[in-house]
Amino acid sequence: MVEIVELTKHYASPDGETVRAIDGVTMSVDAGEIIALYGPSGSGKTTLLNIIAGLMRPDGGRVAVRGRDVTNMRARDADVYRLTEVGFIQQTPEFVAGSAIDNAAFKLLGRYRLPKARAAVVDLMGELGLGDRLHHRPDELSGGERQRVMIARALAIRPAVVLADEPTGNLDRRRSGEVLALIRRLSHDRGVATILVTHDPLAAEYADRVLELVDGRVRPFRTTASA
Ligand SMILES: Nc1ncnc2c1ncn2[C@@H]1O[C@H](COP(=O)(O)OP(=O)(O)OP(=O)(O)O)[C@@H](O)[C@H]1O
Repeated sequence: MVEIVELTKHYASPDGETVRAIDGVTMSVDAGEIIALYGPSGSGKTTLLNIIAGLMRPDGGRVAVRGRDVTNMRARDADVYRLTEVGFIQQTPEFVAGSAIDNAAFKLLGRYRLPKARAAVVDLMGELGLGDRLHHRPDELSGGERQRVMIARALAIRPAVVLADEPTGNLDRRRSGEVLALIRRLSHDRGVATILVTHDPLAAEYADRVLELVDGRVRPFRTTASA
């Protein structure tokens, strides 16, 4: 589903040095697979997600999603790609004015009018345990519920890929486990390739594979406990 081949992205730092943020990353994520990607601060995780999202062009290599290279698109095609193929789950949800269901349906407004977009997310919100929260405003929801609204928004478009950036960063351990379990189940059920960038040790328990980004390269994650 997602094929990343020999990807590189270098930055020029203010002191004239070259920062090899991404330095030859090759990896793939299958449909229905969930990958946890660890890496210290500054290891290039955000850069990698931005390139997969078509928000930034790499210096070399390619990323194919459903067989199509997404690193070289025109701006308009990149916008459509993000609207139709990429689900985003961030640490801090970003809401638009309206209720939980309006927010879950938001990306579907590119395809449907509001009533149809709302109708299309009702079952999904039920699966996410939000069936009795459809008409609450986001500020009337708990942190875990807010994050589940963002999961609904990400998955409602039936994306090829979900990019989750610290989705449990603001949640306690129990809520984190609930959110990770939901991302896992829905990604599997819907055949979505999910990349979960995180510092949360709990994420490894819910991932099919655990990788780490070190010095701009991806390798299997080795815990200190097993070293
Ligand atoms: N626009 C830029 N210009 C120069 N250097 C940059 C730029 N953006 C990022 N970098 C550098 O590239 C490296 C990777 O940054 P990136 O934001 O991808 O890391 P990260 O793993 O997401 O970090 P964090 O976990 O702290 O968010 C860092 O050394 C950063 O300082």
